[in-house]
Amino acid sequence: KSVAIVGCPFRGGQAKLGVDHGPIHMVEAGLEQQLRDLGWEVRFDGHHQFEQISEENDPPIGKMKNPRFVSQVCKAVASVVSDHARRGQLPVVLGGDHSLAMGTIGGTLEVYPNACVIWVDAHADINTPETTESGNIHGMPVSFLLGIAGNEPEFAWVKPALRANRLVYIGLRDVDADEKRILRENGIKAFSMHEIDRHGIGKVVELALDAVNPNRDLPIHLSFDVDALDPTVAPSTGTPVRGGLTFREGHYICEAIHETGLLIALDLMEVNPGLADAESVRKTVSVGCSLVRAALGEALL
Ligand SMILES: N[C@](CCCC[B-](O)(O)O)(CCN1CCC(O)CC1)C(=O)O
Ligand SMILES: [Mn+2]
Ligand SMILES: [Mn+2]
Ligand SMILES: [Mn+2]
Repeated sequence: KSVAIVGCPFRGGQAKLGVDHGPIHMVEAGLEQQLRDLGWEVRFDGHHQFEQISEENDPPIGKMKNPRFVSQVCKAVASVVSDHARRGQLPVVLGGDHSLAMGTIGGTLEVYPNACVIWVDAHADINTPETTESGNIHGMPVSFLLGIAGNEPEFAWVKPALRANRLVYIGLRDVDADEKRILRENGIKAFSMHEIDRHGIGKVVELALDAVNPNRDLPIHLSFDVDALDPTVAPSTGTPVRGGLTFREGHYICEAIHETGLLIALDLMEVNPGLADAESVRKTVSVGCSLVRAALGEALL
């Protein structure tokens, strides 16, 4: 039972400074030892600096901002993640913005082609280069993974390896009009905050697993954007949206996924320590570490 912590100090998928410092704050909060205390063997090869990838001369492609930077970093992340997965290690990717999921999920699907993805987020991150309003690629990774992003030569390396019936969302509450259309057109299962209020988080997680993992026999990649949590719970993040998950609801999702025994990869994304006062940053980082521990087996009793 070994975990590989993959620190990805990357902010190219969006415009706010600081999200590239997320990984260092999580590691400095003691995540490595916390996971060892849970009985995991933990590998941490240091934060990936992507030093060989330049940010220079990277003009927009269409509306996409920093396209070459994002593409090359995600490609590097995909190979790091697939290498760890191939060795039977569980990659715990610390972001960094959510565009990195093109790399993390791309990497796990290479090793576990039948994996399902549970995407916990206030946002669907399924804009295409055409439908995006912001041009921020952290709002687009899912369209690339599904192969519905159109033909973008720079991203030709992203295999359309994710099937729509292997993806499910929990926590949605800020979905763009075009994204709503894309979700409907592709029949993608999504449990918004409305469903969570109606059914309760326990039932929603069951329904989500029923949708993508009916026999509970498929590997699970959990991609957790901390902005799924209510901003009072995780304030230090780039795109906060009111009316989010309580700490308990976020933590329960992670506990329940651990209980399946099927988790093969975890992303903890969009912690931005540069956006709030020290106490709010500490709180956000601490919540992030707690979610990782829960997904890796920390039990309350
Ligand atoms: N859908 C958004 C947000 C993406 C968030 C990415 B994350 O990884 O954090 O989940 C939002 C675009 N939206 C456009 C209209 C505006 O009024 C509000 C923002 C976009 O930029 O595409
Ligand atoms: Mn910092
Ligand atoms: Mn996201
Ligand atoms: Mn989000």
